[in-house]
Amino acid sequence: MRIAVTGKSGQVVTSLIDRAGMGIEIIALGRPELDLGDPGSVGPAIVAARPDVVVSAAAYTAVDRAESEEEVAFAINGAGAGAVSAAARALGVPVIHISTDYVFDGTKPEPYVESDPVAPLGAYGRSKLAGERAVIAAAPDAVILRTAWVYSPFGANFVKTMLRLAQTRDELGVVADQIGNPTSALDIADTVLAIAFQLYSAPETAPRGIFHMTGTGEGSWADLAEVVFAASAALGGPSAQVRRITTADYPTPAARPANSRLCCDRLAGAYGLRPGPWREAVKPVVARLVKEEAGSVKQKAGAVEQKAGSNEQKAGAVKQKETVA
Ligand SMILES: NC(=O)C1=CN([C@@H]2O[C@H](COP(=O)(O)OP(=O)(O)OC[C@H]3O[C@@H](n4cnc5c(N)ncnc54)[C@H](O)[C@@H]3O)[C@@H](O)[C@H]2O)C=CC1
Repeated sequence: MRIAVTGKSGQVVTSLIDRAGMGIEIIALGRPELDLGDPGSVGPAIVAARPDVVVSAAAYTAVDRAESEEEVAFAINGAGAGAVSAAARALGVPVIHISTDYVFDGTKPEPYVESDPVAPLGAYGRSKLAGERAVIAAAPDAVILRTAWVYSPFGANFVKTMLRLAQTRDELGVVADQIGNPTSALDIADTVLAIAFQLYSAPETAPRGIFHMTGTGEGSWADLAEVVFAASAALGGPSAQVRRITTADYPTPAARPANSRLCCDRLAGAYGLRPGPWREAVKPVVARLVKEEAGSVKQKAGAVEQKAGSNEQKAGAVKQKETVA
């Protein structure tokens, strides 16, 4: 099975490459040959990839910057996503599109279900909602997966930021009044691969439409930070004390939903897929990041030693020169 995925370096695309097993080829398409901001580039790049399934994972994901670049966000997340689905439809292959909890305003007291009314709070959410609509308009049989609070060993994400900050700080203020479902991009990749296989092998019966897909269990950003630091400390990695703060203490250009929780029962019922508890899923990601950091510190130390060695060599050469002179 050949899966063309948009984006070359994002968390989800890298996780797909990481998780794809035997018999699955991931063709990662991104700039310059596929630029979502230039819809004319999308079709030819997807056709050239000769996919069996298309995964639309690339997006403009800078939530705060989108407030001042709404047009760019809309071009990429709205029209760009629509162009990806149109290309898949023209080829007659299924498309799986990734969307977000930020299509909701967070005022519902319970987890959101797929049919709840959407009301994004910010430009990023509005652009992703435009994307959902463009995807369905171009390919009514698309699968849309709304996910949330994505972290992974790759790219930029909250878990990596926490570990980086803990290298130099003993205490960190982290927002405790937004609740959501932290989701490993590795779990997203496993889910996408399982759905792609069903769409490919049983297109007549594979369920379509919008599905929520997150890690199981809920927590705040502060809870996530604490779980990260506990996992890291157990491995001798960086950790810090978490000071619980409120959204009001940490103003950002874009408003975020206070309740980001998504109910994932529809996906479990339709595809039999439900990722494990997020508190467990965090651990292997932290382990990978701590190991990588230790490796890169060692490498740096090795490089310094080598440099010192080469300085000594130089000194030796100078000495030799002096002696000869
Ligand atoms: N990161 C998160 O917390 C969440 C992400 N999502 C959605 O999940 C999907 C995957 O997100 P991540 O992997 O975390 O994103 P990411 O920010 O790690 O990667 C985004 C990818 O899109 C590519 N991209 C951006 N603009 C492009 C353009 N004009 N043309 C082609 N490629 C372009 C980037 O090069 C990168 O490869 C996105 O659709 C995002 O909206 C949904 C909920 C939460």
